[in-house]
Amino acid sequence: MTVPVLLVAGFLGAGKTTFINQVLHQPHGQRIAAIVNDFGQINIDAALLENAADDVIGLRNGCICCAMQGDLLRTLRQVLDGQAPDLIVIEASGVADPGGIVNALLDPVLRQAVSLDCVLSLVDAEDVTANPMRRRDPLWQAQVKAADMVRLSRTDAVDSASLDALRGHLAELGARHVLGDDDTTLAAVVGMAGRARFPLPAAQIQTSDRFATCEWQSDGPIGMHGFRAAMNRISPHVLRAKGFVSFLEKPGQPFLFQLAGKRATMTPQPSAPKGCKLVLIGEADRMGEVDIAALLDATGPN
Ligand SMILES: Nc1nc2c(ncn2[C@@H]2O[C@H](COP(=O)(O)OP(=O)(O)OP(=O)(O)O)[C@@H](O)[C@H]2O)c(=O)[nH]1
Repeated sequence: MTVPVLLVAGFLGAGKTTFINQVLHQPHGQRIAAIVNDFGQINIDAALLENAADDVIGLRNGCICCAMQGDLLRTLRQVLDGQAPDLIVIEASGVADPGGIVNALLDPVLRQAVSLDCVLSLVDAEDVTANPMRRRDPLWQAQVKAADMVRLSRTDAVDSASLDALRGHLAELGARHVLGDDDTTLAAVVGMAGRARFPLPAAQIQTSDRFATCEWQSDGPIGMHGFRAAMNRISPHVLRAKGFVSFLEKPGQPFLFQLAGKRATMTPQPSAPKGCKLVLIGEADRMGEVDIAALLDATGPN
């Protein structure tokens, strides 16, 4: 028996971790291991999934579609060495071309133990509607084309005509099954279990020079007003930011900060580590236009 693998892909901030969390919280009765790849040095996603899966392994500081294929294979072997799970969920980083991961999973030895059953790509309906350029992005297109299923996120922020147009565009790119964001059943996603996949076309998108990350940490809390001001300056230059923040004004109440597209959210996260840990990801040239670290360093008390 081979262990089925669900590969979850999609652009930066498209909703991969959110979706995996929803799936893991379904009453599925399965032993599920999650392998989570974050592009930066700090793996926020692994921390967010920690309590939901039986085994969560973070792969950080590189992308498993290219530079870290070897690490992925080693990690899979490690997962299989213990009590084999019923399902392995791999969360690709937002800059990953799923084609590279699929090719890695075709490793002749590994294929005897795991079978890639489904590539699910998340598409942020709000982002793609607000940024028509996204549809022309070869990386975004590769993420859609590689998918057995596409799942839309943030459909509530988009009118029905735009949603229809997006679905039409996805169909033109060859997306066969497009789920809305109301369907989160594990069965719908892994219903393809046991289906052998064929290699994707070898062409892979090289993203290593295109994107950059900035990691910023502080041992103690920062000023809320200063943080808001810094993020207002920084946000036009990044595609994604996430992490844990603590504020002088809210002692003992850490937050999870998320910036994806135009939306920034702050939610209480009692289990967050002390101080602040932030990861910011963006197009390398746009990010270079601001001194992100200096702006965040200046987030002193009001
Ligand atoms: N309103 C709304 N928010 C969503 C939805 N899906 C995700 N989000 C929010 O969007 C932000 C990014 O979601 P994640 O699940 O972390 O996205 P991701 O694809 O894992 O991000 P990266 O791994 O950093 O590329 C978070 O603040 C989520 O709460 C959705 O369907 N609706």
